[in-house]
Amino acid sequence: MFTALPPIPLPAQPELQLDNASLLRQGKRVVNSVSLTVPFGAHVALVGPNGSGKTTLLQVMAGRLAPSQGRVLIGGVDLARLSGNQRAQQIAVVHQHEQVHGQLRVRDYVALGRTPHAQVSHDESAAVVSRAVQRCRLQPLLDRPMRTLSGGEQQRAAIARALAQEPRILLLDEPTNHLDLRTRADMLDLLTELGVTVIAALHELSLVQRFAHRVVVLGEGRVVAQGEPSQVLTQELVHGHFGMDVFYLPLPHREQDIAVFESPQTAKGADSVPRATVREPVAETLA
Ligand SMILES: Nc1ncnc2c1ncn2[C@@H]1O[C@H](COP(=O)(O)OP(=O)(O)OP(=O)(O)O)[C@@H](O)[C@H]1O
Repeated sequence: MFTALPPIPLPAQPELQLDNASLLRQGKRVVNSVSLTVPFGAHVALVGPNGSGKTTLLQVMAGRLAPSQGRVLIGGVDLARLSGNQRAQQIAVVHQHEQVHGQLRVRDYVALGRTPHAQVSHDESAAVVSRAVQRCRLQPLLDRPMRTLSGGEQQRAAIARALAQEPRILLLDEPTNHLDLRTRADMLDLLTELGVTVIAALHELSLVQRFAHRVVVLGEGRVVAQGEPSQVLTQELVHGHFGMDVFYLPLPHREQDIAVFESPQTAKGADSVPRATVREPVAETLA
């Protein structure tokens, strides 16, 4: 008779670690010798040009793609040793293109996040789902089939489903896609208030500072630089890696200068803007 193995004990606040992880796809190293340690509760932005490996690296972190070399560890345990259910109790993923479960009503879609927690009482699970729904402001949409939602509404539903999963580590691929400006700001604030590890691939560099303690810059599957956003997103790095210029501007109500990104042509006239400053701290560049 088949007996399920007992879950492997993990710390309540697990660290996520990539130990020299690589992934080959059709002979190409799309994740290349990545080593990262993400302490519990950190907010990390993954940035890089199109095709630099953000989505693939998230999939490797989630255990959906096994590294061809190296390891992914959660709380010191190799992700490959965890059952699918135990992994899903630890890690939730919001994909860039979530599969739309057309006929499913929003309430049932969000409740799918409880699947790995079948042992929890119905009432407790219902309370978790209800909190996720409220946080993502989905109450008016609960009885709507998923296929009738706008792109931004679907994105909010996908994030609510991931919150209902109560993960220790939340991985998001372009979570602000389709969101209007206000919803985007609210969503980033929500993600930073969850009290769990959040790792998000972001295209919009201007959102990095708002969201992340730490930014990891990818280029051709490698970590090009990582560290505190204002230290890493220097003029030299942004220009060299993204072909853009960065200006740090003071805002009266913010302690930190905010980063504004311009294409080099647009930025030509910026010398005449008196408050604009170009900071050039040295990036913490990894080999
Ligand atoms: N299934 C696959 N088979 C072969 N190559 C793939 C596959 N999926 C992705 N790739 C390649 O891996 C590289 C990294 O792709 P990935 O989607 O991870 O990049 P990304 O940084 O997320 O890109 P984007 O910003 O465009 O979303 C790209 O060169 C891509 O063409």
